[in-house]
Amino acid sequence: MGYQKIEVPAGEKITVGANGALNVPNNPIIPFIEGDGIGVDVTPPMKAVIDAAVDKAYGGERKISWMEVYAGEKATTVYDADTWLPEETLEAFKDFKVGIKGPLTTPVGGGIRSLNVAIRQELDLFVCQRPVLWFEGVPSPIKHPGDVDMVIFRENSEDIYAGVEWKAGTPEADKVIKFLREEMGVNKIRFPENCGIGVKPVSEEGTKRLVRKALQYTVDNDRESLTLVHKGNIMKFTEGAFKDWGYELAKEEFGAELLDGGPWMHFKNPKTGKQIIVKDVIADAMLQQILLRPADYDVIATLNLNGDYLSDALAAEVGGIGIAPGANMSDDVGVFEATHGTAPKYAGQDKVNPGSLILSGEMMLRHLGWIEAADLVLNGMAGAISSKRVTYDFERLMEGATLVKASEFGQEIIKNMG
Ligand SMILES: NC(=O)C1=CN([C@@H]2O[C@H](COP(=O)(O)OP(=O)(O)OC[C@H]3O[C@@H](n4cnc5c(N)ncnc54)[C@H](OP(=O)(O)O)[C@@H]3O)[C@@H](O)[C@H]2O)C=CC1
Ligand SMILES: O=C(O)CCC(=O)C(=O)O
Ligand SMILES: [Mg+2]
Repeated sequence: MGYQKIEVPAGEKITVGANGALNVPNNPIIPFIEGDGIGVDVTPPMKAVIDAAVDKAYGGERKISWMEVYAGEKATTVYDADTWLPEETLEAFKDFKVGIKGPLTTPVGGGIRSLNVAIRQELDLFVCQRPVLWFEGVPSPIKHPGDVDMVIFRENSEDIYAGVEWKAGTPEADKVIKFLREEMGVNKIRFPENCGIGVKPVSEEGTKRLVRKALQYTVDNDRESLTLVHKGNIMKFTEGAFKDWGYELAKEEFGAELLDGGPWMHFKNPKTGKQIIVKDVIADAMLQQILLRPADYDVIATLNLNGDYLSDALAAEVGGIGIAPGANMSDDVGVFEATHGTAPKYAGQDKVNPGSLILSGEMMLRHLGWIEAADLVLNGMAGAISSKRVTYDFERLMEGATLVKASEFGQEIIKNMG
């Protein structure tokens, strides 16, 4: 296949048909990145649980062929010291269509830009889908965690994550500031000398393709509402435009009409006949709403930064980022990944919760159409939690719980698949 370091195992490629549907062979090759930090702790249990679920569901007829691809610190040892994200890793995800990754480190301030963001941008994985659902028995800081059942659709390619920014004191930053002051009439940069500057791109096309996916999900999954979360009162032409384009798309493509004179809208789900509400909430208010009135929110479509904040905040309501899964998707490629990062202080201790990556694997199985195996993973997770044999993050908050290692929690899930 012409890869330099990637070894392609026996198995077959997943392909995408003309209608956009996946053709999944019984023995698909799935690329995975182990990940930095706690990647070594969470990736092996994820593979073990997914393999066990597939085996149990299909009695050996189906099996994933895992293919390791490299990024982050491991890539610098497999390739060379300067290679953090090899081109062939991106090629493999493009070629094999469905993959999964552990977390990758991003230094704050100087150094390399986020490899996680780079993978999303290079592959144009414009949807970051993060479901947030409570499992019975999981410790939560809120009174009714069972009311939390939301799915975040985070725009994954634009906003400040596009990385259009310049460092204070550089000729580039000075040039942009000079342009803004002298040619654009901007007189509100408080300290123009030695000032870092960033630009936040938000486009109609980028917004609409995200909101389209979120609304289609709302329809397909019989959900009640879609909430556009934005900070449009302050950033009118980026966040405000996101809201306006979101409503516009609901009207143009889903036939939504104003509800009680607007701005909220509604339309009938063509599949169920039930009403779907399309509404909007300003981002800071939303962070309060998800704590006080989580039952009012269902599917959420939001910009990149808001989605990043909301993901971790919502995860905290249902047990933390140790069990918060996610998927990065384009129209044909999906790269599944945990919401959490590399948690360096726990790296290599077999201690952290592998649940986030395991549930990302569950999303991946569902994406493949391997529903029976995905359901077994959910059963296993629910059973492991109710047996109260859990990793440190749950154990420290659960009464009467027994502390287990990351690898042991994976085994508990397998035992409890039913
Ligand atoms: N997609 C990705 O790959 C992401 C990468 N990152 C990167 O990861 C690095 C570290 O970031 P940081 O801000 O510390 O965020 P992390 O998500 O890595 O960790 C923050 C805290 O979350 C808890 N936590 C994280 N993962 C788990 C888990 N699996 N089980 C239980 N608890 C968990 C721990 O809390 P406690 O201390 O309370 O035990 C941990 O200290 C940075 O370089 C960052 O850029 C960050 C987010 C996403
Ligand atoms: O890439 C990173 O370092 C952070 C990304 C992140 O926090 C996220 O995607 O939720
Ligand atoms: Mg984050």
